[in-house]
Amino acid sequence: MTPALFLDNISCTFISKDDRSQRYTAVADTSLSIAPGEFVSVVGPTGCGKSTLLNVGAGLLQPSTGSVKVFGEPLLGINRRAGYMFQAEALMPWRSALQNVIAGLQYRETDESKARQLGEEWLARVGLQGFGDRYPHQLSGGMRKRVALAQTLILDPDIILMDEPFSALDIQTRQLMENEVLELWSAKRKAVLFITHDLDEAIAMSDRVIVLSAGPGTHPIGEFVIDLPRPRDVAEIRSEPRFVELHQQIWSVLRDEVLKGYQQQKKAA
Ligand SMILES: Nc1ncnc2c1ncn2[C@@H]1O[C@H](COP(=O)(O)OP(=O)(O)OP(=O)(O)O)[C@@H](O)[C@H]1O
Repeated sequence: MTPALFLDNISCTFISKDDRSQRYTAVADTSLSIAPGEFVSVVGPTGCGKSTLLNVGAGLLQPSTGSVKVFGEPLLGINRRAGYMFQAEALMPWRSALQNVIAGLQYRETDESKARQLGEEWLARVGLQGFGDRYPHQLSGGMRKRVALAQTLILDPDIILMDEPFSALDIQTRQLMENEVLELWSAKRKAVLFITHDLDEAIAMSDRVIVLSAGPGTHPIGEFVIDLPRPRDVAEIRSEPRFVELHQQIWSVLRDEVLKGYQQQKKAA
């Protein structure tokens, strides 16, 4: 089957802003393939290059070497078949929740009343019926994430790219959101690339977990199929024996890299 997203032998080298003779290879010789409908998480130590890979998949960053294919077509420029959700707040503070949700439709010049109707439907789907008139500062962190989720999914992207979308949330809200994402995903089965440093979250949500090495020259060092049954409740599944077993297996690969990453950050500080 043609992958929804295929990163083919990617390397990313950055030139230091302060000293242009200095180069840093964040990602080296990395290939990553996500099938249509597959939920893939990438885990790795802090600063290893997870976001760099996601940005390459989004077409926001051109790799130094290697290529990207989207449903078999070479990616040139922005990946128009992908929707993104990032760690940072991406809502426009001057727009109401509804106006935020439909922003992408407006850029696509969708008829205004159709856009509003779809926006209301999506607000209801993410549990925010009746909150369309509120502005981002009048919503809780979890609610703002729901608006961002609706804003991404309303465009019905074939690929969803998520970069630690829930890391700023408290654990209960986070688990609720994770379950909501799984529910929405299972209804539509889009390809998902999910970046996280939280191994529990990665296992609970995914079909496959890819472990990256510490940088420089980050590359995959392990790949695990998550054969847990669906539908899943992310809180409950953590106590399943198979979950615990998978966690041990993946952690045994990830642990040393996390320690290396931590040492490097200490040196850099
Ligand atoms: N535009 C850039 N210019 C120079 N260096 C960069 C650039 N983007 C990323 N880097 C470096 O590449 C490395 C990987 O960064 P990246 O943000 O991809 O890591 P990450 O795994 O997502 O980090 P975290 O877990 O902290 O979110 C880091 O050392 C970072 O400083």
